[in-house]
Amino acid sequence: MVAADATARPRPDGSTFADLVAAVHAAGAQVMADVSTLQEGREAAAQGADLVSTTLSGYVPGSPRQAAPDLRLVAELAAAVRVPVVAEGRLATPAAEALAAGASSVVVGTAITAPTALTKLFVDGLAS
Ligand SMILES: CC(=O)N[C@H](C=O)[C@@H](O)[C@H](O)[C@H](O)COP(=O)(O)O
Repeated sequence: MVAADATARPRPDGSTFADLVAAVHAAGAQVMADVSTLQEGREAAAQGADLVSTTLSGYVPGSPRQAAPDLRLVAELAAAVRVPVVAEGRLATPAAEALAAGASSVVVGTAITAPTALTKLFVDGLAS
């Protein structure tokens, strides 16, 4: 599976997300669309994405920075697209809420892979 930026931002080589989907499918793999908005998710699914993920919510222009997972976007996507929705970004607890919001699966990164982030969590906890 190939995860790819499916935001509205222009691509450096001028290609489209649909071009990328066609190339990945031609190679026999699936595409997970990394999106930041409901509209991007809709368009990515319409262009053939096999999964849609909330990966870029909070990280691109027009998508405000957030402290918590974007469960609202998860729910909106789950209601709007027919492909599986992946909850990704800032997941730091067991994923029940994301699954309840409609995610088919979750991606957990920083919370289990970044020792400095884990250490900060404990340090902040001691301070409060
Ligand atoms: C925005 C971006 O480029 N996110 C990247 C996605 O490929 C990764 O750096 C994140 O770690 C991943 O999305 C998981 O998120 P979190 O680390 O918050 O659990």
